[in-house]
Amino acid sequence: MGVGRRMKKQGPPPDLGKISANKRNASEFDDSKRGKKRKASGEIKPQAPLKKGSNGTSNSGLKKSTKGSFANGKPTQAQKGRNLAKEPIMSGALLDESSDDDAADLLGGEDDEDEELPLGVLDGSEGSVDEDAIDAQDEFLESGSSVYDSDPQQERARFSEDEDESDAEEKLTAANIAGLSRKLDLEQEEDAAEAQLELEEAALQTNIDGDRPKVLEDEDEDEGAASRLAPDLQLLRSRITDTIRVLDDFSKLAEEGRSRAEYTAQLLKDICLYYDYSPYLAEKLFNLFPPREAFAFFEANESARPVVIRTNTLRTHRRELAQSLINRGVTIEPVGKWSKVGLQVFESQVPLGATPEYLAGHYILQAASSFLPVMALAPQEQERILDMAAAPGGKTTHIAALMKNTGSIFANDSNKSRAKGLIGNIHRLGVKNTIVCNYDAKEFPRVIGGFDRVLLDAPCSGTGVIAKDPSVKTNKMEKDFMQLPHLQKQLLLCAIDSVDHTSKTGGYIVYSTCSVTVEENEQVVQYALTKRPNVKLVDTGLTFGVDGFVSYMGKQFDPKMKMTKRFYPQAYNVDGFFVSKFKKVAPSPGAIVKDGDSNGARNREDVVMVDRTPIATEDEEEETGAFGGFDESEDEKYIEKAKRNRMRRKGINPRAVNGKRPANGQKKSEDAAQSNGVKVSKANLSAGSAPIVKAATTRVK
Ligand SMILES: C[S@@+](CC[C@H](N)C(=O)[O-])C[C@H]1O[C@@H](n2cnc3c(N)ncnc32)[C@H](O)[C@@H]1O
Repeated sequence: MGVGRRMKKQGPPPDLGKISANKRNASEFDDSKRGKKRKASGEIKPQAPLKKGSNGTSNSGLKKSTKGSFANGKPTQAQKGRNLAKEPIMSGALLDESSDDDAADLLGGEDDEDEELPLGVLDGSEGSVDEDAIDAQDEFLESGSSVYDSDPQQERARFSEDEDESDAEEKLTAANIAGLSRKLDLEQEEDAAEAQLELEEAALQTNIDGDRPKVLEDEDEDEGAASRLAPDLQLLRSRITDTIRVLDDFSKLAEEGRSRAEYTAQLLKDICLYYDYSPYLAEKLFNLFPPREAFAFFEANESARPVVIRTNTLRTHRRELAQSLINRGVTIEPVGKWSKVGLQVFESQVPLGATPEYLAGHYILQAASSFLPVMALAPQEQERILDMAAAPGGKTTHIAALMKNTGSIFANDSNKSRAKGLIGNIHRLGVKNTIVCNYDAKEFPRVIGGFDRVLLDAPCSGTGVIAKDPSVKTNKMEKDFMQLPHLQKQLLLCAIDSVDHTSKTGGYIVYSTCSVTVEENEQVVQYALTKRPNVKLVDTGLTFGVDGFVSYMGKQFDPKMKMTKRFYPQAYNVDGFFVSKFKKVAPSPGAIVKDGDSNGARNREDVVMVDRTPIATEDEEEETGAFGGFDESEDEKYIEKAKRNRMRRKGINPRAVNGKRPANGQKKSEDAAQSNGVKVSKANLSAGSAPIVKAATTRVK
């Protein structure tokens, strides 16, 4: 069982005053002081607080990082799926850094023969629950922590912050937490002893002032010959750390006559080789941080984030859920003070994707960082919300829970098969206020507008979730960082235009991505600010995260860009994420002309979509299998019939028009809405009234 990132708490670092005495201090983690023993050990350890770098681009907020020693082997992909984080680390500790098989076990796969049931490194692909339980675990993570308060009193306090506790409940939780705490204490002691040993070793072979490591090749060295050999990964790693040390203290440690650029080029080359990144992406990501923090970022991408579940408060309370799972042999604790619904799973004797509680919709497996955009959105009861890119619905269902199933949510996704997963999650979690639709989100607000709040959790390159999907390292090309931002910009404008600026309770847009690149984040936000002067950036309300870039590599952004928030795996042990929040203060003039209506659609009868197709009774639904699938040919019949009925109601003879497409955009939207089974009644869109829709009456084609 290892001290890995899965054990490390997520979110803001703990108050230093509360960290127990055996926590390490910053100097203990300095790479430059690491001894040979660690290099040979094959261990991965929690990282240290990193120094803020000097390249002028740092906005890291990095408080702690992994110690980052790797084994003699190459990490992750190069080991054919064998993550270095999964190497055995310590005996007697709580968690084993597990293999992907272990992950599958957590989700309901075959039992692991290993007695020490490890946490899973779970595939984080966001997919359906009912059809494919694995996909439905939309985000799986791993972590570890040595910077971790094991005081049981505190653990109880965390549980009790938002929930009443009875004596019995307290005992249950305390028993779980006490066990966990003992293990963590033990682990911390071992860790501290080891760190001490390391310090002593480091002191022996310390870098004397003026000791300039030789990292750059001499000009006459045969570089070609070296590159033809398989890289010695241990040497590579030690050269990476040496180069970072030089870049940290360039005037003292650089070789005479060598430039910073030469060292940086060498470092990037080594990073590509060691971690298997394309040079293009490695450089893009490297440039986001000072060198030492960039290293921590690349390291953090080699181990999964912690497994986290979100309590579905439509069905249960966190305390009750925790107790049920504890009774099943799951070791869990609240994810951190920043969330009232998250539980971090440390160990499980049962597959988390197949427990009775899971099947009953008491929780969803969801990465901690995915809570953040919804927390920023802060949906209110009775509001109308649009979730523009919603599948598989982790955030939609969270929104529904915060709204206590009141008001209405339009959950849209352009990918039909992913939308199936969304429907599955909506059903399992007991969401009743949501309409699922299947449009290209660029169609909004023509489809429907006038929302109190819109969430755009945009399709992105996934550079924040490389730990989950290492293929990003090599498959994201320059063109992706042009095409994706282009789409994101279009979608964000549509999101803005879909909001009712006169909303009494809202008028907000949240734009988020699980990418850390500036192109997909600050640049998209800046574009929206320029094109839509009727919005302004507002505080996300999130209590942690690093401020967005106000300037980056010569580009200047709106000073309010610092209100946007970045989340990094190396800083908070969460997936890389970006969250921004806008308030719409005036209508979108251009959009009104262009789209017919983009604001306050609730008050404009002439633009609403009307579907008078009788809403099927539950029996009828059963007969027609209204929720059963996506049978195109079957749907076609109903769509055609509905079209004819609609025309007749308007006094048009359907045979006369005989399939001619209506000319105006509104009509087109109406048809589109209807063909996708979205049921929205006219009354639903009148001021203040909530649509009378049932999830069970909606259908995604
Ligand atoms: C980051 S995922 C959304 C995750 C989701 N918000 C959740 O929490 O479960 C992005 C989604 O955008 C969808 N998407 C991509 N392009 C789209 C478009 N033009 N319109 C609507 N959805 C789109 C993808 O199918 C994908 O499901």
